[in-house]
Amino acid sequence: MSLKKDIQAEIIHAVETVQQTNPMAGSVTNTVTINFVANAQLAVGGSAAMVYMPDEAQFLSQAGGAAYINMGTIEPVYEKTLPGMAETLHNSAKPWVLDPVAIGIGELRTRLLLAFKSCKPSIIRGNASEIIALAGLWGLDGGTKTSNVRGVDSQDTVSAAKDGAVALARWTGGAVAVSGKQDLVTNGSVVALCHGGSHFMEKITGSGCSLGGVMAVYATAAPAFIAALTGTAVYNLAGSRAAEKTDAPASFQVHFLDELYKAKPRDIAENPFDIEEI
Ligand SMILES: Nc1ncnc2c1ncn2[C@@H]1O[C@H](COP(=O)(O)OP(=O)(O)O)[C@@H](O)[C@H]1O
Ligand SMILES: Cc1ncsc1CCOP(=O)(O)O
Ligand SMILES: [Mg+2]
Repeated sequence: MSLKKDIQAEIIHAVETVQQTNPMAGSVTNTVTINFVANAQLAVGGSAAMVYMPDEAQFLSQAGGAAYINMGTIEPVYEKTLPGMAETLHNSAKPWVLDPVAIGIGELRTRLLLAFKSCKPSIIRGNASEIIALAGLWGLDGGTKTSNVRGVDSQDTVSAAKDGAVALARWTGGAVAVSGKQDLVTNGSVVALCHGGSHFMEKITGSGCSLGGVMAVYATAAPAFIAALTGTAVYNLAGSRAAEKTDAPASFQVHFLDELYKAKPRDIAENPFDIEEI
């Protein structure tokens, strides 16, 4: 079988396993989009739980099949919650997803993101500006500490983040997913370019955050690269289908959740992507 066919078979397996087993992936995530993250995790067949406190994060790290840390809005308590959570996940070889939202804003977020370097997130998911900035913060090739980060929305192209994404994946030994009009997913030796989605995904808040939460759900059932690809594929498929049903963002969000729920394993695996071995 070709590499692409192998990957598609693994995507189908990941989707079916999640739909059949309702796995839990706990999250510490931002207060802007927390509800959408949970709804997206439920729509693909997972179980969601969101916490803030250190002992709660430790509990979820052990109870879940994977976990999600999203840095969008941080609280002083996160200084205690997040390093311990990331260490527990790393030390117990539990898959975890990092979304470095708003990297570059404030001293605490920078310090926390630096501390995650040694905890090697299984999947790093971000838009192009965030991936370039994280590679820079961690001193890896392809990043720059002065990427074009302005807030939470990307100011860079996905192709500009390719070197940083590959360097991050080689550092962690996991996968990196860069979102945008096309999405780039890499494990450091294979780069997938994934197509689909809709411009409306830029007009609703939380499409990126919820994608990270969904990748954590798939990471309970598949290796990091497959989990990242599966999340990316179901988002591109559901986004394209939802956009056929509406011409405005609020109803797009509703249709999008419905299409996440309705997406079939084979259709997700067959959503278009190109593979490059590097
Ligand atoms: N212009 C676009 N066309 C199609 N899909 C898009 C577009 N912009 C973003 N997406 C999709 O929206 C989701 C979130 O990506 P993005 O908006 O880059 O993340 P973030 O919200 O973190 O900035 C991904 O599934 C991505 O494929
Ligand atoms: C607007 C905003 N501000 C802090 S976190 C956040 C949500 C970002 O969501 P996403 O990265 O999925 O667009
Ligand atoms: Mg984001």
